[in-house]
Amino acid sequence: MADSVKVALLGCGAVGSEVVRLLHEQADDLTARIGAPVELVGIAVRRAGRDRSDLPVKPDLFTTDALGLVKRDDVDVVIEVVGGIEPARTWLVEALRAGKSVITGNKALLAEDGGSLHDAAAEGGADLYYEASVAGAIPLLRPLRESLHGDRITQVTGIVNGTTNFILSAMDATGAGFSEALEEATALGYAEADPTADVEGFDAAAKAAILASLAFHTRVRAADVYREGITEVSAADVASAKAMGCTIKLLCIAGRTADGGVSVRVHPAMIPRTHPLAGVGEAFNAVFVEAEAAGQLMFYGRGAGGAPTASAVLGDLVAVGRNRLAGVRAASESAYADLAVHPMGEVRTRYHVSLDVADRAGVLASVAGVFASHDVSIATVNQSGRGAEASLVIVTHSAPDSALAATVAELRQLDFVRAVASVLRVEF
Ligand SMILES: NC(=O)C1=CN([C@@H]2O[C@H](COP(=O)(O)OP(=O)(O)OC[C@H]3O[C@@H](n4cnc5c(N)ncnc54)[C@H](O)[C@@H]3O)[C@@H](O)[C@H]2O)C=CC1
Ligand SMILES: N[C@@H](CC=O)C(=O)O
Ligand code: NA
Repeated sequence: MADSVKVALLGCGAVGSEVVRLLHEQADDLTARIGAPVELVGIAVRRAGRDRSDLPVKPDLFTTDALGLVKRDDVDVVIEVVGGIEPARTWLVEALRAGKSVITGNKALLAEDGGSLHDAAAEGGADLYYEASVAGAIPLLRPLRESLHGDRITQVTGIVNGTTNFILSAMDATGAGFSEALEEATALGYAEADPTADVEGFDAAAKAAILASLAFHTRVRAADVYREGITEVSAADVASAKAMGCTIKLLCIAGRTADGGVSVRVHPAMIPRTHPLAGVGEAFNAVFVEAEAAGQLMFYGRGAGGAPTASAVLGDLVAVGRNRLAGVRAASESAYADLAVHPMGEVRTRYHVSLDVADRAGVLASVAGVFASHDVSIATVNQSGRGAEASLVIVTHSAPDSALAATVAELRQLDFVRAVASVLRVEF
């Protein structure tokens, strides 16, 4: 039997504690699968002295000096499940340059500056694996970076944030309030340390950047991704979606454009209840990948939570451990295509626009005229009266996002438009 694979674990929260538990419970199988035992040589935590007696490890493994642990000569592999940009980037660049393989679930860092990590991995001849960073337990990045490398991916669409899916599902199913559902998602270990990252769409945008980078062989960063969260989605929007036979989901949509570029976006959208993504409830994730030869593939499973995410980390550990024993490393980053990422204004989609207007003659015609002046074609209009006021719900045909934005800006200026109650994109 070969020498053990020595692992440093950075972070022991929702995911890290499950990594520790699984390493202990599955020690024999991991040894057989890798061909050498895995030895946990240190665990970096933020606070010393906390009672961690429930974890199956000796207390002397814990340290508050993560950088010191990463630099130790006896460390082969670093697992980072702390999150955030710094100091995680410093630790991981240090490890990779020194030839230590890295496994991370840190999508924020990968989407902000994955280039530095890939460069450091190439410099140090080390592996960089991050299956946990997108869609938790679902094997998605390995299929994109290996299985589908012989094909041409055209589109990646899906639900990649468990917390917001949990909240939207609860709002749709039980009429639960936003804050109450967020509290529950946090208690279940789904939410980020700062749940703003989830509800404002930053987490999904980071994942969209990682997916697009792999799918299109192009470095796509979080800043390239159009992002809207779910904080503006109201109970009225959910009811309006229901009335149309739809539900609201936070979608990630990355696709090739007609001129050879790509567009990458994250925003809430109404989707028909008959679409497979509509049935994805709770903290589950689902991603469709469309490739020219393969056709449509669907990946579904637990996208958040300590144990599911730890499963992805351990899968990466087996791959990294095997590579080390064989003296090889995984293929390096593939970013040769370097495609242009287009702004949201150029993306075409359909819209659901809800207006509160004065209920008087000529209002409907004037509203329709504003849409027409921006070349946004109306598919349906529904009006319901409320005394002197009325609610107008307009669904458009496909139009560029910039045209819809200009339409809404003009509508807001009209004296008979009391409020633009909501603007939601409609997909599928
Ligand atoms: N919870 C989930 O469902 C998933 C989480 N992830 C990612 O995994 C990472 C960890 O997530 P969670 O475990 O949920 O977060 P968490 O907040 O439960 O755990 C992070 C731990 O890191 C510790 N920490 C903070 N600064 C530290 C430092 N300087 N040195 C050592 N430890 C430090 C914190 O005290 C905390 O215990 C994040 O990057 C997150 O985005 C990825 C997929 C799913
Ligand atoms: N906060 C994230 C955790 C997994 O990536 C989510 O809710 O999906
Ligand atoms: Na995954």
